[in-house]
Amino acid sequence: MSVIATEELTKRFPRVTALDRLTVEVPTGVTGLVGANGAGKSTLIKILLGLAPATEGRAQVLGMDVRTDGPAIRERVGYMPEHDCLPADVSATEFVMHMARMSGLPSTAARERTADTLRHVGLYEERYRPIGGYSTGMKQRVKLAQALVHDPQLVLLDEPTNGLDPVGRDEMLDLIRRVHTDFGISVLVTSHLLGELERTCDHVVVVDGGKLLRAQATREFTRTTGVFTVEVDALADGSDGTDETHRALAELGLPVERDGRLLHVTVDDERGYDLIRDAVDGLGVGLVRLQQRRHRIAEVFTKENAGV
Ligand SMILES: Nc1ncnc2c1ncn2[C@@H]1O[C@H](COP(=O)(O)OP(=O)(O)OP(=O)(O)O)[C@@H](O)[C@H]1O
Repeated sequence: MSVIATEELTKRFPRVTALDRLTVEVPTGVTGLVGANGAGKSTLIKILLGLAPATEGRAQVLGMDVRTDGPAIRERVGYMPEHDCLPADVSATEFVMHMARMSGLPSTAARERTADTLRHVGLYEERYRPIGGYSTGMKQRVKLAQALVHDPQLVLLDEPTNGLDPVGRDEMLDLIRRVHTDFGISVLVTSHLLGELERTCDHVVVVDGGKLLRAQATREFTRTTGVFTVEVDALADGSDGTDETHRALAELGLPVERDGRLLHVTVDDERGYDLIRDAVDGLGVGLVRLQQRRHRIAEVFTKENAGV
């Protein structure tokens, strides 16, 4: 089932087209929306929340039309904005509780949900201190907490790792993953960093200049290739063994490319390991490495973008 669906969605500002006939479906789970600065990510989020009108096209969130169902969408969707938007002089507890009340929770439920949510995002004693004294990582956690406090079905997170150091970034990505695994909430998370998405997201949507470049399951991006990397030990007589292995594999009719001591062998996925192991074993050389190569997302995009 898709949580978001857009059709020919277009947003034109006087001097720039921020979204250009974008047609995309976002399924349940964790989806990364990736694109360079200015690609149109924040504009898309604002349209999905019913906060800004599209110039043309249609969009649905949880089956509701963004043009007519803005309030109902915002009841069921949480939003974490990109920029710093927190009041400095109140505590995380006061702020998140206020947001819970704003979304219609009665005061006891709001208090309980606030405590649970702040604990979930990893804010403990410090939640009673004014937000103005928080680190960037703590502020990002408060922003995430206010997006989750009303128990939405879907959260839209705009650049949640912005400004975080590598450790903070990893912690935030783990937290985002757990929003889905622990609570079943679907997530659309924007980023301009491809590498972040590989382990966090089930799906990836790539936009560039307001246009859809690609939308796919992450495992499709990182699917295994039919290329195996082989490295062997030197032979007993001192020769390096790589030449012999190269020859033996080529005699089996396999395309082999040599790269120093490494051999890259292209072979059908299922037979690859057995064929190569048997060939090496027949030569009496020791196998140091036999590895199937995987695509990395960045590698796929680099190749694609080179052709754009
Ligand atoms: N209110 C506005 N008026 C005019 N142009 C705008 C407005 N909002 C966004 N734009 C332009 O639309 C384009 C897309 O902006 P958007 O903020 O959606 O990109 P983004 O992918 O979210 O990038 P970033 O990560 O930098 O926020 C940019 O060229 C931006 O300058």
